[in-house]
Amino acid sequence: MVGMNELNRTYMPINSYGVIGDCHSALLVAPDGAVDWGCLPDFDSPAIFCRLLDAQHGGYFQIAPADGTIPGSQRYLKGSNVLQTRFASVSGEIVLTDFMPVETLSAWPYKAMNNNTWSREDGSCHSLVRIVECTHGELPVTMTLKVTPDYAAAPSEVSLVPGNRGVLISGGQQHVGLAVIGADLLPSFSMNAVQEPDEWHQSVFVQATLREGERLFFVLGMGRTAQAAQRLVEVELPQRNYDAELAHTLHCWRQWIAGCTYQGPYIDWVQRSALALKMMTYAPTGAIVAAPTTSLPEGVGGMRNWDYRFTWLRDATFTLYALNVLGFTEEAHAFTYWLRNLSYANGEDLQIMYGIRGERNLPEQELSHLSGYCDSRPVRIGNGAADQKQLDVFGEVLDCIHLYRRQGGFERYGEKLEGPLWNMLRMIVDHVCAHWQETDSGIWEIRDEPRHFVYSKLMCWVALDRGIKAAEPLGLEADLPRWRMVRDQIRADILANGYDTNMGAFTQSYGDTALDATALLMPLVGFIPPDDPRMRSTVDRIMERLTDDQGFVYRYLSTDGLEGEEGTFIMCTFWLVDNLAMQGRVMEARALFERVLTYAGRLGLFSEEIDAVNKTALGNYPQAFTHIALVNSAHNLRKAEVRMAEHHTDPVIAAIRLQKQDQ
Ligand SMILES: OC[C@H]1O[C@H](O[C@H]2O[C@H](CO)[C@@H](O)[C@H](O)[C@H]2O)[C@H](O)[C@@H](O)[C@@H]1O
Repeated sequence: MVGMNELNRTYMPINSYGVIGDCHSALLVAPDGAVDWGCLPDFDSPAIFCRLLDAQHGGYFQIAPADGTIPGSQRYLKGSNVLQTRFASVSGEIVLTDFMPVETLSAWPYKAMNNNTWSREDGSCHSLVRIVECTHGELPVTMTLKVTPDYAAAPSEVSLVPGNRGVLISGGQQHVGLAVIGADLLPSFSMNAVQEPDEWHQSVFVQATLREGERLFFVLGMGRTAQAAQRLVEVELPQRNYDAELAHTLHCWRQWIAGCTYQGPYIDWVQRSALALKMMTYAPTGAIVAAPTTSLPEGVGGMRNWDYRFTWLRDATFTLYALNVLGFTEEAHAFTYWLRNLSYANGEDLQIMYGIRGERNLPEQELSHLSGYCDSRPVRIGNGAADQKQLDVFGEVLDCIHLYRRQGGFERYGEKLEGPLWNMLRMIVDHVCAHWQETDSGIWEIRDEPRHFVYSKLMCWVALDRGIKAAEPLGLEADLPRWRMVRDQIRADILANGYDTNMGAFTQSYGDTALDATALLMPLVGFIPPDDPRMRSTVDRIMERLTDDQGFVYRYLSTDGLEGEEGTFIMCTFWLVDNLAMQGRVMEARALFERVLTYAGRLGLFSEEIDAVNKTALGNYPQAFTHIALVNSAHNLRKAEVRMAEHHTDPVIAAIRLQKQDQ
C-alpha cells in the first residue's frame, strides 16, 4: 500500500520547508515528512533528492503516517538545527526527529582547500538520521525512498539488504546506503521495492505500525563506492548510537548559539538567523554558500533561476559581518584562511565567486530534463556570474576584514594582518585604484551591457577607506598618498555623477535616473550621514517609487538583460529599515521590520524575495542575504531605540522604554 502522502503531491510553498544541515550540506524537509531537496555529501554534490525541482521525476525520502491526511507540524528543538515533525490523530501520535550529526561546530581546525567530506578512510561520510517514534496510541507509518542520482539524470540500481537491514542504491557516480534499525522488533514491518513508471528508478516502501514507545531509525549515508555504501549499511551504521549522536549534535548547536552576544528585541529571530547562517558554512574549508539550493525561482514560471551553492565573496563577507555583529568570530577566522588560499595571479584574476573548495570553474548548465519548481524553467547548475567583473566585491572583502580586525579577531587567534593576507588586500586596493573608473556588471550581476554602477564605485571607495584605516595605524606597506587621493576622487565622482539633483536621489548608474536599493547602503558603510538631505530624499524617493503596496523594496525596476519579473528583495527592505532607524524614524522602521517578519515560514526562515502579488516566498532558500540583513536590522533598531531612550530628557520614561524593548 502506498501512503496518501505520496499521491498527487506537487509543490509546497518555498518557506514551508524545514532545513537541517551539518556544515557540509543541508537538506529541505517538508511538513509532510518528505526530504525534497538533498545534495550529499556536500552542498555542491549532485542532488539525489530533487522533487523540489520536479514533482514528478525528482527523488525524495518521506516518513509519515500511512494516512496522508494527518498533517505534520514542524519545530526546531530549541537552540538547534534539529528538526521535529509531529503528526497527531485520534488513534495516535508519531514524532519524526531529523538531524545531520555533527562532531564539532568549531570552524577550526579545517584541513586544506582540496578537502571535502570524504574524510573517513573507508570512504564513508556524513549522514542523515531520521528517528520516528510513536509517542502515544498507535499509528501505521510509511517510508518512501526514491533516490534519483545526479539530479535525476542517471538511472539507479536498488537492492534490498536481506533481513530488513536496509537498502543500497547506486547511480551515476553516487552510492547511497540506507540502514534501517529496529525493524526486527516490529512484527508488522515490511519493505519492498517498486519500479517507477520512468523505468530508471525504483522506490522503496516500508510499512510498519508503531505503538507507544516504539521507534524506527532510518540512517542514510553516502559511500565513495558501492562497496563502501554496502559496508556502511551492513557494518558501520547499525553500530552507532543515535541517541548519543542526537544528544551530542544538540549540545554542539546549543553551545554554539550560546556564544551569541546579541541582547535585545527579536532575539528568537536573530538566533534562528544565526543558526541558519552557520548551517551555510562549509566546515572543511571555511567557505560559505549563498544558499543550499539551486533554481528556486525569483518569479514563479519565469527563467530567473540560479544556482546559489557557491561562495560569493560578497555574500560570504556579508555573512561574516552579521556573525561578527553577533559575537561569532571563528567563522571569519576560517574564511580568512579560505580567502588566502584562493588561486589568482592578480586583482584581474580574482573572481567574484568560487566553489566551496576554491574552484574557479563553475560553468552554467541547464538541466532540461527537470521541469523546475512550479514549472519554472530552466533549472540551472553552475553560475555564469563567476566570469563577470563586479567591482563592488573588493570593498566588501576589505570591509569584512576591517570589522574582524577592529573586533580583535587577529589577536584572538594569535595572528596578524601582515603577511599573505595583507599582501592580498594591498593587491586588491592597488587594483581598485587602477580600475574603479571602469564599468562592470554590479552587485545584481546584470546580464546586460556593463554600466557605471554607483554601488560599485561606492564599494571601491570602501575598499580604499578600509585599506587606509588598516595601513595607517599598523604601519603596513601601502602607497598611502595614492590611496588617499583615489579615495577622495571616488567620493567626489559619486557625488557629482551618482546623484540626480532633479529627482533628489542617488541613482543606479551614472547618467541614468533609475533607482537602486543599494543607495540605502551609503550611510551604512559610512559614506554619507544618514540624515544628510541627499540621503533623506533618496530614502523618500525609494519609498515612493521602488516599493510594493506593503512598502517592501525592489532591488531595481530597470532592465537587466533578463526576461520576466521578480519579487521584492527582502534584504533591500531590511536596508530601508536600517535607514529609517538611523534617521530616527524608529516607529516606521519597527513597523516595516515586523511586517517583513510575517513573511517568514513557520520556522522563522526566509527565502530571497517576496511575490508582491501573491505574497509568497520566492527564490533560493534559506537565503543568507535575507538572514544577514535581518540580523543587522534587529541590531540597528536596537541601537536606534537605545539612542532615542538616552536622548529622552526624563530618565524614568527613558528607563521604562528601554525595559519594554528588552521584554
Ligand atoms: O539577477 C541576476 C543574477 O541573480 C543571481 O544573483 C543574485 O544572487 C547572488 C547570490 O546571492 C548575489 O550575490 C547577487 O547579488 C544577486 O544578484 C545569480 O546568481 C546571477 O547569476 C544572476 O545573474
